[in-house]
Amino acid sequence: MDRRQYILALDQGTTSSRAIVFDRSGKAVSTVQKEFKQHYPQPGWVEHDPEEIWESQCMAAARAIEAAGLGAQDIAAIGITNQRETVVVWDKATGKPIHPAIVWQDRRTADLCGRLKEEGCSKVIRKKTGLLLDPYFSGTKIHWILENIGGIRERAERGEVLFGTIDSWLIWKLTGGKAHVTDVSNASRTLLFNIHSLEWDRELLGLLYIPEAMLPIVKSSSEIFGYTEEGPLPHGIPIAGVAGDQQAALFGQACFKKGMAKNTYGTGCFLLMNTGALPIQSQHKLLTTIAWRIGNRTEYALEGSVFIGGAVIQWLRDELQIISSAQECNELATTVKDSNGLFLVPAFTGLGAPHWDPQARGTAIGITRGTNRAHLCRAALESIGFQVADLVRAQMEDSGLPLAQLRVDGGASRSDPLLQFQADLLQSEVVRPKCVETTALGAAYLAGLAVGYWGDMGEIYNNWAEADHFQPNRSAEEIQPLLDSWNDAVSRSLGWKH
Ligand SMILES: Nc1ncnc2c1ncn2[C@@H]1O[C@H](COP(=O)(O)OP(=O)(O)O)[C@@H](O)[C@H]1O
Ligand SMILES: O=P(O)(O)OC[C@H](O)CO
Repeated sequence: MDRRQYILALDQGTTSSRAIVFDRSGKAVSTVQKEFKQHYPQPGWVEHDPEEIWESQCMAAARAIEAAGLGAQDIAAIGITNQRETVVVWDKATGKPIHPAIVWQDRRTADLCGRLKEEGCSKVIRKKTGLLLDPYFSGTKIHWILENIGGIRERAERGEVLFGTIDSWLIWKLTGGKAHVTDVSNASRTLLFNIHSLEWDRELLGLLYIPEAMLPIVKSSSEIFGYTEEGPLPHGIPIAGVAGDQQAALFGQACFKKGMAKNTYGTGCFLLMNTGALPIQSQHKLLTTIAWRIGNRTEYALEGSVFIGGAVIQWLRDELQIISSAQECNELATTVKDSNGLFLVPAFTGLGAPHWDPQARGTAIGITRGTNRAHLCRAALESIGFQVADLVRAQMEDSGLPLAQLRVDGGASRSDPLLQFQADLLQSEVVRPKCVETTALGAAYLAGLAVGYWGDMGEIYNNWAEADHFQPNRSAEEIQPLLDSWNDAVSRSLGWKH
């Protein structure tokens, strides 16, 4: 066993870079977070500066080690987890990005996706990648860069220009340009990776006209990816675990058995269910994705995403200005016994799974003269619960696996009224763990397993501990009319923006 006492997790998210030092019990010893700038150069476009991502991540990492009072000799390994699908393309010789990172939220390739759909490409993409033809994923974003930056395609064909998701970019920088690698979970979000054969797929590369020479080597999620070079971090620390942030959260929640699921209530919501060694094809437009690969075992997950989750609370705060904090929303919501017949569908940017309707728009229905801001707060919280319940139902139908318990994390999982409503809707237990930094913890676990810091997944499973749980306290008969009204409200929001 490695005598070094800590694991450093780098959690590179959409709005901030975080670094957390964990000890063997899975406890966070120090946490440092650094926000960075979002760029919106055109409507529907979202970009990040890859150098700013790198610098913010380095600063967070160095400070987290310092805050824990540690040195390089104390860190057994580094785990990396990241916002997924976001595309960085850089020059191999200089290490400089040749374009800002195109973020997963960016919709600039909607027309290209539409054309590919018309050409009948959806089926092969779904079969090989488990994904849908949507601008969300990396492939069409890489294509856009190759088409729009002069001379880049030829250079990419010669391997002089490299592509990576954020994990690859950070590893490239941390290893001083020695490793151009990614893990299977990140690769599975690109539209280019065959999730069955675990290889970049020549047919898909052909469809999107992307040269293989620019792609990283794909590794498992828990093995040595490279060693740090002297720089912002000291020389020689192994980078030993990598996973996309939602898969890492599934791992950090110790959802290791088939049928176990977690939901992250952040800006959006991401529900992932472990389906074991079986990649299940969804009948409800959920995504089939690689959860992780450890040794020679690949595990898969069914994933559903909601675009507006906790963000609906931000909207009440920042746009409507009817609350001054998220906590106030919870307080107001508990002053009323229900939403008084008000249903809010927060389809502000369209609806994700299971609808995937970019034309859907927000709807509030059931407003009467008696509707007040407490009802609106309650309806907003409930809208998060309803959307997640839709995903859970789809997941259960696709997998044939009942949900015994939902493990939760993310900012909005702090809301007790939301979690109670969720348990009522699902008619199953909802559990908040002691460590809510599950994303970073998952990456730490993957790295720690690779270097023998943790013996096996059983040890990790036993580390997971519950802080609070919520049992259904309303019957299925009481809940059904609410679900019916919700479905009715959703149907009125679909296809609104013709
Ligand atoms: N006490 C709370 N009750 C309800 N929602 C909350 C609470 N605290 C934070 N949130 C919501 O959580 C979201 C942020 O969660 P976080 O996990 O940090 O998101 P992300 O990783 O997507 O940036 C915000 O949208 C915010 O409205
Ligand atoms: O950075 P987050 O937590 O918003 O997660 C983003 C997801 O990985 C996008 O697929």
